[in-house]
Formats: sequence, structure tokens, C-alpha cells
Amino acid sequence: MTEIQMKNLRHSYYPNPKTEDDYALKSVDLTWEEGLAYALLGPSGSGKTTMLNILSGLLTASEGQVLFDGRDVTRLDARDRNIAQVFQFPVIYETMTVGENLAFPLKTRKVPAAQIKDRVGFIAEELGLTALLGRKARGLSAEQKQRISLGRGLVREDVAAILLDEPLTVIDPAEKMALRRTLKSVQLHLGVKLIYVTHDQHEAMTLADRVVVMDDGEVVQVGSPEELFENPAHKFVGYFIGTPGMNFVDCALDGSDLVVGNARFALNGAVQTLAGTSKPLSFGIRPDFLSLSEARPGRTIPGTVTRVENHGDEQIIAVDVGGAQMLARVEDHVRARAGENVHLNPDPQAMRVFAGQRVVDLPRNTFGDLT
Ligand SMILES: Nc1ncnc2c1ncn2[C@@H]1O[C@H](COP(=O)(O)OP(=O)(O)OP(=O)(O)O)[C@@H](O)[C@H]1O
Repeated sequence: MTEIQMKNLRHSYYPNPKTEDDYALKSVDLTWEEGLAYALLGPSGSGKTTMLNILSGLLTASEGQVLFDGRDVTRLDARDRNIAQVFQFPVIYETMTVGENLAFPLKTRKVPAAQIKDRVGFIAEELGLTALLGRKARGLSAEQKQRISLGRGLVREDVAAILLDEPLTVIDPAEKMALRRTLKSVQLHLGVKLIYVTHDQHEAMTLADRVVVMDDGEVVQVGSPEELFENPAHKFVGYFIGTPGMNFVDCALDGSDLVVGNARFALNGAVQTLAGTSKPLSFGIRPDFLSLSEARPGRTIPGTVTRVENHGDEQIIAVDVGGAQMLARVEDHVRARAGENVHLNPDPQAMRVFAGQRVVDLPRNTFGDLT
């Protein structure tokens, strides 16, 4: 197993990049730890595939270094990196049997036949392919073929990481869950480092120990799924993760209060931190941490309901809080109608303030007691 580091990595597809916008990867410093499952999550064009191809060696970064256990591999060919890559479309030999496909990477490395047999048997078992070992790959389902692609990466015991670029794209929706489960169990059993590219937050959150969130060529946050949900460090993480995403409303400092829409919150000692920033402030809270309550001055935000969406056992309520909208996720027994005046009650522990795009590091009790 290998620790992979990316140092001051930048990449432009142009020969003479001039502005920051010419870079598909802007400046990446990242360590990929051993034995963890990572998801690389971001919208289309954010730089995920570029990053993956730099890792595997299909692409050489314009600037910076890639280190495997401290060894500089930046200019090393993909062949010499011990990285296995699984793409959107399965890459297998259709005319070979499943067993021959799995054995192929070991045969080309001249591994002894008995060892190949053992390893192929073991990996086939892990991937649920044992019963298919003698079958020709042609005619198998896309899901089975993708298992073979994965197996061809996993058979090599020296593999430093398995990179998967949206591997579930062509898989039938009904089979996606089974393959996702297999991926997770294989990663846990074999302890191999898995790097999984997706633009689907649900896939990222269910599969990964760590999620690397990318936006516009930059890594905006790395964290466990829980950390990203509870403590987004960047506005992009707030609204990209969670359905619906985090609410953001412009806010302002007034004396020792924070003014949010028609509400005022006393800041317990955090005034100086906020006063020190020149960037525009916004108040952030996830819909999951807003409820409806009685008016409680200094604790609730008054507003008018503009829309109510029913989603089975819960509702999403849209509330106008003085020119801006906030969404609250509430249980279905909560009664609210469009046009009604209500009071949103934010959980003090979940209230955040952002300066520009970045969260402001405030003491835990800034918005009141935590009882
Ligand atoms: N071969 C290329 N030549 C020029 N520009 C490219 C090339 N490949 C990617 N780009 C640009 O680099 C940026 C990052 O693209 P990349 O494919 O890495 O993003 P992505 O997050 O993987 O997107 P997707 O989810 O759509 O695959 C985009 O602006 C894209 O247009």
C-alpha cells in the first residue's frame, strides 16, 4: 500500500497558460492516505478526471509533484505506477473467459501459474464472479463486465490504488446498489486505497471514508461525509452536499448583534472575529436544522411561508425572511400554509457565518447555550 501526495499541483491544457482561468487544476496540495476509500466529488468540469489522470500517469501535470511513498513519480509513465484504473465503460477482453481476463495482468508480469490460480480464485470470490470464471466475457451484463474490470485491477497485490471514474454510469439502476456494496466490502477486506470519481453526492457519501470536494479546478474541502454535512468549510460544500443544500442569507454586524433578515442574534464574544473581516458576510444553516416555533426574540427568524412541498413523511417549507428565502425540512405533521407568518427556529449548534466563500471559525457557543 502506498501513501500518495500531491504537491503544488497545477495543470493547464494550454501550452502557454496566462490567467488562472487557463488552469483546469489550480493549486492542489493533498495527501491520499493508505487503506481509505475516497470519493472525488464535484460538478462537471471541476477537474476530477484531470486529477485522476495525473494520479494514474495518463497525464503529466504542468506544475508540481506527485509522490508515491515519498518517491517522485510526476514524470513516470502510467505503466510504471502500479495504479489500476476502472473507467465508465468496462475495459475487458470480450473473447476471453472471465478467468482469463482476471489472470491477464498477472500473466503479463510473469507471475507463476499456481499463484495466478490462487489469486484469481480469491478475487473472483470477493467480486461474486466465481460461478462465471469459465464463461466468455462476451454476453455478460454491463454490471458483470464492470466487476471484471475491477477484478483486473485488484488481482495485482502490488497495486498502489484503484481509481474509478464514474464506474456505475452504464450500469442498470437496479444493479447499481449491489455493485456499490461489493466495492465497499472489497475495499474493507483488501484494505486497498480506492479513489472514486463521481458527481453524485449520494454515491460519494455512501461509499467514501473521505470525500474530496472539487469546484472550478480547486479542492474546496476534504472530510468525512459527516464533517462535510455538519461543518462545511466553503459555501460550495454547503449547497452541493445535502438535498436541499444549505441556506445562505446575507447578514450584517450591528453593534454586538448579527442581523439576519428581520432577526437579531446576540453574538457571545465573537464580534471581533466577524468585525475583522472585510468580505461580505452570510448566514448559513441547513434546512435540516430549522424548525417552526413560537416567536422567541433573539432566537427565531420571522418570515412568511411562500411554498410547501410534501415529500411523504416530511415537508420542505420555503419561507421569505425579508427578501431572502430559507428552506426548512420539517416532519409532515407540522402544519404550514403559503401566506402564513411563521418563526424559524435555528439549532444554535448548526448556525454558521461565512465571510466571502469561507466559513468563519466561531466559538461553539456563539449563538447561545447549547442545551
Ligand atoms: N483534453 C482537454 N483539452 C482541453 N481542455 C480540457 C481537456 N480535458 C478537460 N478539459 C477542461 O478542463 C476542465 C476540467 O475538466 P475535467 O474533465 O477534469 O472535469 P470533470 O470534473 O472530470 O468533469 P466531468 O464530470 O464532466 O467529467 C474543464 O474545463 C474541461 O473543459
